[in-house]
Amino acid sequence: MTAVTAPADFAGQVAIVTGGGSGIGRAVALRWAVGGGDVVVVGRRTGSLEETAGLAERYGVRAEAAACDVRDADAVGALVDRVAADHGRLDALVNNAAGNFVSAAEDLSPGGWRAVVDIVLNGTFYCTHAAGRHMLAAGRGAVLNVIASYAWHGHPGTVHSAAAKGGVLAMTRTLAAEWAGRGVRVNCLSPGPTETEGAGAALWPTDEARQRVLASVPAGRFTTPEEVAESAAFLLDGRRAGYVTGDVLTVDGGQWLGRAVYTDGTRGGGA
Ligand SMILES: CCCCCCC/C=C/C(=O)SCCNC(=O)CCNC(=O)[C@H](O)C(C)(C)COP(=O)(O)OP(=O)(O)OC[C@H]1O[C@@H](n2cnc3c(N)ncnc32)[C@H](O)[C@@H]1OP(=O)(O)O
Ligand SMILES: NC(=O)C1=CN([C@@H]2O[C@H](COP(=O)(O)OP(=O)(O)OC[C@H]3O[C@@H](n4cnc5c(N)ncnc54)[C@H](OP(=O)(O)O)[C@@H]3O)[C@@H](O)[C@H]2O)C=CC1
Repeated sequence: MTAVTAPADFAGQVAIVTGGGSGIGRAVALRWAVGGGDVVVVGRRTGSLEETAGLAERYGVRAEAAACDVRDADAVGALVDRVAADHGRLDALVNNAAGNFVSAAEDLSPGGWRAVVDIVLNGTFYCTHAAGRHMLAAGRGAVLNVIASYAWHGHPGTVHSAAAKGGVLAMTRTLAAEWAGRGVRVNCLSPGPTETEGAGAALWPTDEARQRVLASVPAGRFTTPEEVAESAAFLLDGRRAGYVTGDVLTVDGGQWLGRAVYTDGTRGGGA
């Protein structure tokens, strides 16, 4: 893992990171801990959550692994209330948990649609609803929703995920406006192809698929969870991004803009 040094952006604050046991969620949780904040990582697999919590504790913060399926609204509500009571505050929520796989829309079963929409869209609402109440009561807080650019441009083969992420984007803008006057910011982070086990297995399981994804990125490379986490830290930090709400920070090496057609992408003009 890349070593990160940073000012103490989050000292004395508390964050909940869903899907914090792996990939981008783990990197965001660790970046929060590097900044001095206590963190609770949420997911279904206890082992990977405990591993993240153990790594976070090395930065001298309090870290907890909390097993919870974000599709269970009651369990989410109880967990969030308990964390806020234990710590006496809740400053940030990162809705990062997701499920995904590639399927032609006509082959997707209702159960497959439901699994992804329940995790991504409903899970994000349950967590935000529960955490938002504490943040609104305190008059401060930041919610960060991890989406993908197909939330606004769509993408064949991922209708469940694109529809769910599109819903999360609409939720973000709605709640940003609803809560802006009460001290709670709500933003989105939209990573491009990021080297994680979950995404690799779900979206580029073969070398050929991986090369095709890579070919779609003008920057010519995948990104890392740590690079994505730096942008998350910016949006979560009220001192640096306190006036940013309802927006999307895209961290995708230009992927959604598309590859150059008239040039080779490395020069300004010519073919
Ligand atoms: C082109 C590049 C684009 C880059 C941008 C990418 C943007 C987004 C990236 C990501 O989101 S990466 C994150 C990936 N990580 C994960 O997916 C990890 C978590 N995943 C899971 O837990 C599972 O994959 C899950 C299926 C989403 C949920 O697991 P759960 O245990 O709840 O479900 P199951 O009981 O296994 O299945 C439910 C339902 O779904 C159907 N299904 C499952 N897998 C597939 C598949 N590969 N293809 C088709 N259908 C699938 C399964 O059959 C069940 O349906 P029914 O049988 O009940 O109808
Ligand atoms: N990697 C990429 O290229 C991109 C990723 N993204 C987004 O970034 C985020 C992180 O993805 P990434 O790190 O790659 O993927 P991972 O598969 O590593 O992370 C997904 C996490 O979500 C958790 N999770 C899944 N379902 C549930 C559930 N029902 N309840 C609680 N937790 C759950 C998983 O933990 P567990 O299985 O233990 O529950 C896992 O830790 C996602 O929102 C994804 O859509 C967006 C664009 C590109």
